[in-house]
Amino acid sequence: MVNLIVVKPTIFAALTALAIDLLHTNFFQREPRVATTINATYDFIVVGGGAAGSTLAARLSENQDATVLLLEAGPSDWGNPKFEIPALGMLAYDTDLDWAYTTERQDGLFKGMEDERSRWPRGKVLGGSGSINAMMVARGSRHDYDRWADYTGDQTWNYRHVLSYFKKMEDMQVEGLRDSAYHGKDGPLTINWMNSGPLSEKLIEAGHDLGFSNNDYNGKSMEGYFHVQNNVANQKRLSSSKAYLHPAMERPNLDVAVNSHVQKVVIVNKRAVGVEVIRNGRKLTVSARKEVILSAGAIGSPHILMLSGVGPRKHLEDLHIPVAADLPVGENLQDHVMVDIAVMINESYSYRMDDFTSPWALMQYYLFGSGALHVPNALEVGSFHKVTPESKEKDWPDLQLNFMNLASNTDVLRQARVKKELIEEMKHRDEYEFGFSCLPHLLRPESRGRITLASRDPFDYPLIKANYLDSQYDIDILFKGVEVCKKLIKTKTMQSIGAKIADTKPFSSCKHHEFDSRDYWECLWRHVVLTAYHPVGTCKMGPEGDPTAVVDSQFRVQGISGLRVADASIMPWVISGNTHIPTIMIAEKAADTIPGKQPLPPQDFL
Ligand SMILES: Cc1cc2nc3c(=O)[nH]c(=O)nc-3n(C[C@H](O)[C@H](O)[C@H](O)COP(=O)(O)OP(=O)(O)OC[C@H]3O[C@@H](n4cnc5c(N)ncnc54)[C@H](O)[C@@H]3O)c2cc1C
Repeated sequence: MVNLIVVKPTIFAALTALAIDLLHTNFFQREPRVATTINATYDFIVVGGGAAGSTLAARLSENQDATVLLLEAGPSDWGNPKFEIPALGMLAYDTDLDWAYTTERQDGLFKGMEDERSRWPRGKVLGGSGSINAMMVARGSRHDYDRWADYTGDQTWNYRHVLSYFKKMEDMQVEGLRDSAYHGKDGPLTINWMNSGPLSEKLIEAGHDLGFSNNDYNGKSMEGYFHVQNNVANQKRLSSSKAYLHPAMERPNLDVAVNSHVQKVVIVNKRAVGVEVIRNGRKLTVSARKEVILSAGAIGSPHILMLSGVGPRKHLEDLHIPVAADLPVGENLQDHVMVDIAVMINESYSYRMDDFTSPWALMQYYLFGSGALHVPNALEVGSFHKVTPESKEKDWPDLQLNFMNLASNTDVLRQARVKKELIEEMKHRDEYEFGFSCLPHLLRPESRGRITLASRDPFDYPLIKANYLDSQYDIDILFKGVEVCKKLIKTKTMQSIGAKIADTKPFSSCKHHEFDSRDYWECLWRHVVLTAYHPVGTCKMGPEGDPTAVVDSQFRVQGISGLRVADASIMPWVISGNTHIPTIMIAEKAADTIPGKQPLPPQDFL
């Protein structure tokens, strides 16, 4: 989600130090054990301790007879307030806890962004991107999973089946949903919602004005305006590392090795036999008796595969990498994009920057569990919409709106890395103290990007070609999003607080288009379009033998034995919602598939 809150580093440093001193509730808990040495051989080696890897390693090690090694490039997530206080996850961006990728420059894209690139933060720490994300819980639509199942020919991926895994992971705490047939209450991952501020209530009310209800968007139907469900427990951030891995780290059959950068999988005669890892500046080879599973994420997993000789033949040969399997690794890159429509209001309903940075903010968080700091990325309310005839017919939303409860002023634009020249033209936004961003998200993009190697050096970042807005359909949906935002602003409720779009004049680079026309908006988005941080699809799952697929429906890399991928990279199509919980579902499913267990039975009530 949004990373737009301006951070005043010195104030935050003071606040976070105070947080540790004052009320650090981990004080009484024992630090989970990380491995100081690692063995030569394990049954399973899981690469990447992010959303999927933390879940998978914890689940696989429930079998005491199996030895498991989890290798994570970043450090432990223990004892750092950035991974505790909901709004502080974003303080990890651009630090050594973030891979801090940037996309390649592309004609007709990012022209209004600094360096004409999009910044892609990815967590480099236990919990992975789940340790720094906005913690919004959204499964997507049942049709997303039914589509995966039909495409792979494996019906254990349909929604009735995967719902069993969603329920297995959940400790649902939202009032009224604990006993819902769509939710679980005995799993490790707590789901709750935050005490939301006054603007949120106004947004929900405006949704009512338009005829939408405030429903459980993770239940029967997604459509409507809703309070966001979050991964939070006791007002603190909750990643899969904290929920699954920490409680498992004392197990003698599980070693969690941090600061361990895997550079390649060792493949001998088309079988994965281990991995090469750089740890404390030394290169080690660790062997896998049974399997190596890559859970390094939608950028990390294809990167490691290609370095290991699994990828498009020509590309690997160009870099003199011996080819073990010729597969379309790195293709099929999909991401949700969002665009920012700044709305100003007269009343003091939204947060202000001070609400995040003042000492009172911290007191409010600790004493009352409220205020801006208890909300991840100022995101309290969202909505799902069906804006095309096909999506209406199927009840399959194709547009998401998120509302950032903060005026999108020039501070926020600077943080979003908009170019100085463009910010200069948006100074009028600073005249308003209060406001919010209406952020249309494109849920099922047609555009496809690509990840390729920059070189054979494992420490050289791969090249990311985002290729956003490459399809008219994508632009059409975003434009519908503008119309939905405008309708919302015109409601009685929004008018009662003086809501209006902040930008009333064209920006100079787009002034050759009629202001507010479709062409005008497209021109603007070709300058500034934002990632919603959901890259997926680069090790696509598909039916066996499908030339566009990298893994089969059992996570197996085609043509290589003993090697699987289980993380967001296997999604054939990005789901119509946020990607964290679906990735944890993927890992839960993999944890049954890998040892050959029967998948959970389907939910019959659907
Ligand atoms: C800023 C931000 C906000 C987001 N907001 C939301 C949200 O509100 N809701 C939502 O549902 N989703 C959100 N997401 C997306 C969600 O967090 C991801 O989809 C999810 O974490 C993907 O899980 P993963 O396991 O595939 O990858 P990750 O969680 O990124 O984990 C990959 C792990 O592998 C490690 N790794 C990579 N390469 C190597 C290597 N060579 N050796 C060893 N380890 C390696 C990484 O350090 C990392 O720990 C957000 C993401 C970001 C970045």
